[in-house]
Amino acid sequence: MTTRDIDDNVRAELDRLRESIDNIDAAVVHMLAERFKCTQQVGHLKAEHQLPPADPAREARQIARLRHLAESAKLDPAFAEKLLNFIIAEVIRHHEQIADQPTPGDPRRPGDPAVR
Ligand SMILES: C=C(O[C@@H]1C=C(C(=O)O)C=C[C@H]1O)C(=O)O
Repeated sequence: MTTRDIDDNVRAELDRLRESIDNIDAAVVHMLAERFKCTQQVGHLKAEHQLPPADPAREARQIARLRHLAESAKLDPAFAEKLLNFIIAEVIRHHEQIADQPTPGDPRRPGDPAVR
């Protein structure tokens, strides 16, 4: 086996692994997009019913569950927790934005007939 052959083998292995990494990254993006579609609906439901954007008790349950899943999957539970917290922080930001948006009939909407 020549050095050239080894390089070709390494290149082929690297390409094969990167192909899988690209597929996984695409799946992550699609899964996150679906998750955000659901959380946007939760945000609208909360805004309609004057519920707070964040639910710390629910978050604590999710983090405990995810840490457990991460351990079983041999993924660092601290990393899993950080990732979930990062995603949840973005969701809460969206919920705050939704709650701040005036809706028809909302007295905060200037010029709305409901205000007169
Ligand atoms: C989506 C919700 O709103 C917030 C976001 C969460 C999430 O992204 O999983 C969990 C709890 C809430 O702080 C919810 O209450 O279910």
